[in-house]
Amino acid sequence: MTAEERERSIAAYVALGSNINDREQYLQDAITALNQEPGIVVTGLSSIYETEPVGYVDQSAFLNMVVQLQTVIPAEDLLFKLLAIENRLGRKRDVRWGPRTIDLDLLLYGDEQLTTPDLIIPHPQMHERAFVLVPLSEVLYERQDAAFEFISANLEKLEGKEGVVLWKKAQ
Ligand SMILES: Nc1ncnc2c1ncn2[C@@H]1O[C@H](COP(=O)(O)OP(=O)(O)OP(=O)(O)O)[C@@H](O)[C@H]1O
Ligand SMILES: Nc1nc2c(c(=O)[nH]1)N=C(CO)CN2
Repeated sequence: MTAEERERSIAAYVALGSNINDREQYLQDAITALNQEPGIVVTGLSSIYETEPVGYVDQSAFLNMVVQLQTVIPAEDLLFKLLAIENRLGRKRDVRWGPRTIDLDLLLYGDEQLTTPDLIIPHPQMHERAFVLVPLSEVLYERQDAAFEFISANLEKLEGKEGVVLWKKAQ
């Protein structure tokens, strides 16, 4: 991302969830894919949380986390990129709220409020989901200019490299 793009970029927050197979690997692959998209820089990561399934409970435990981005991509296009990454990582849509290799939800996009047929921001269920709010509050709390500069500079160096572990381990 150029300095000019960084200047006009918007902070967005994406929730990640996985409960099939190698859950950590899916989180890592999704973060790598996001960071490789032109117009997106990953600037913050929450810890990974293991969570009991909510809603449809007859399924395995999830790993959940939240990622902070700076992006110049408009919100609806960003959603389509998230859906494309889900598909690339093998996401199938059978059971509503059912098991998934990876789920990417757009939580916040700057301070925009938006309702279109495809996209509602802020994400309508985020307020009732501890598995979203706990990691989200963690990245929001950690957001400081110095850290932001540091993380984004380091992630830029990593851009394009695969298999780099980008997250902190769950305690
Ligand atoms: N903020 C948002 N983030 C992600 N998807 C959204 C958002 N607002 C609306 N949607 C729509 O929701 C649709 C269904 O998403 P998805 O298949 O991931 O649902 P789900 O994960 O089963 O349930 P949930 O939406 O409760 O997580 C998407 O195709 C998208 O158009
Ligand atoms: N713990 C947990 N439960 C869920 C999750 C999730 O990511 N974590 N996602 C769902 C569908 O969006 C339904 N239930």
